[in-house]
Amino acid sequence: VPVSQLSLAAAKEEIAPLRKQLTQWGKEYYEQDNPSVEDYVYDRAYQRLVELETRFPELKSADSPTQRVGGAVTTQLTKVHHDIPMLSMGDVFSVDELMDFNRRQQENGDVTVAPEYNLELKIDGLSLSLVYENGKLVQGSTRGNGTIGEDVTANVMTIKSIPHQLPEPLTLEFRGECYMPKASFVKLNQEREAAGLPVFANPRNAAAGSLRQLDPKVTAKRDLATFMYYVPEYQKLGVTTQAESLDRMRELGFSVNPNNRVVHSEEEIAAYIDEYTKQRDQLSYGIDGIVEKVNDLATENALGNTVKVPRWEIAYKFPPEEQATIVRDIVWT
Ligand SMILES: NC(=O)c1cnc(OC2CCCC2)nc1N
Repeated sequence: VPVSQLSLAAAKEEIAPLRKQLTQWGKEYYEQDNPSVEDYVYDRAYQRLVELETRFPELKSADSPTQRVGGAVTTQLTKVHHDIPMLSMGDVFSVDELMDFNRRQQENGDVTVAPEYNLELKIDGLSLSLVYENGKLVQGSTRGNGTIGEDVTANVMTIKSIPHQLPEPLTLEFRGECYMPKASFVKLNQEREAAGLPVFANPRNAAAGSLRQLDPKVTAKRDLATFMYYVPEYQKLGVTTQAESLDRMRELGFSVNPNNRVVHSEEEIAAYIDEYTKQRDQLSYGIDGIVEKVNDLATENALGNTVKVPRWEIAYKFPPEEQATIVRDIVWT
C-alpha cells in the first residue's frame, strides 16, 4: 500500500517489524560479513522505512536504522569480483592436530612435500586485496564471501602503510590483513565513549567498521595498518617460496610482518607456537594464532585447494581469550 494512503495506526503496525528486520540484516552485513539477503532487498525495505518516517515524523525514533551516524541513506559499497577466490583457512586448535595435518600432507602420495614450512603470525584483522597496474594502486577490496567483496579503494588510499606507486611497473594483486593497532583501538573507544557513541567490541570489528566506511574521511582518522602476506600470481615476482615472496613485498615498500620463520621440523614449529603464545600480549597488534604454509610455492599449487580451503596451509588458533562483552557497534554511514 502506498505510504500516502496509510493511516497512522497502519504505519505504526508496519514500522516496528520493518526496523527489527533492517537491524538484523544490518548486523549480518556489517558485523558478520554474511548478509542473508541481496542488497536490493535491503535497500527497498530501507527506502520504505524512510518514506514511513518522512510521512509520519512522530513515528521517528533514535534507535531507527535511519538515525544512525551520518543519517545518510545507507547505500552499500560497490561490489568487486575476485577472479582468484580469497579463501579462508582451515584451522586446527592443538599442536598435535597441526602435526597430524603435516604428516597427512607428507604421506600425500602425489606430491612429495619438502618438509619446509614458512610460519607466520595470524594477524587478527580483515583480509584486504590490493590491485596494481603498471605499479599504480588501482583497486582495494575486502574478501566479502570469497568471490564477491566490496570496493574500498578510496578508503585504502588513506592508509599510510599502503604504497600508491610501486618502484617497479608491476601489474599484480597483493593480499594481506588490514588491522587496527591495539593502542589505536583503545584510543578510538575512549573517544567514542566520551562522544556517547557505542564502542567497538574488539580491534578486528573496529578495523572492519573503519575500512568499510562510505566516507574515506572517516577511514583516514582511524589509524588503520596492514601486513601483506600473499601474492596469488607469485610467478610474476620471480620467486619460488613464500618466504621469498614476503621479502619481495618488503622490497616493494609494503608493510610485511617481520616475524615469519622458515622451519624444517616439528620441534621448530612447536617452539614458534610456544614463543608467540607467550609474546602475544606484548605485540602492538592482535594475533589469533599462527599460519603454517608449505614454503615451496609450486608445491602449494600442486596441493591445490579443497572446495573451501587451501590444502597447503593451515592456521593454528590460540585458545580463545576472555572476550569482554562490550556492546557491539554497527558503523552505519
Ligand atoms: N591473518 C593472517 O595473518 C594471514 C591470513 N592468510 C594468510 O594466507 C592466505 C593466503 C591464501 C589463503 C590464506 N596468511 C596470513 N598471515
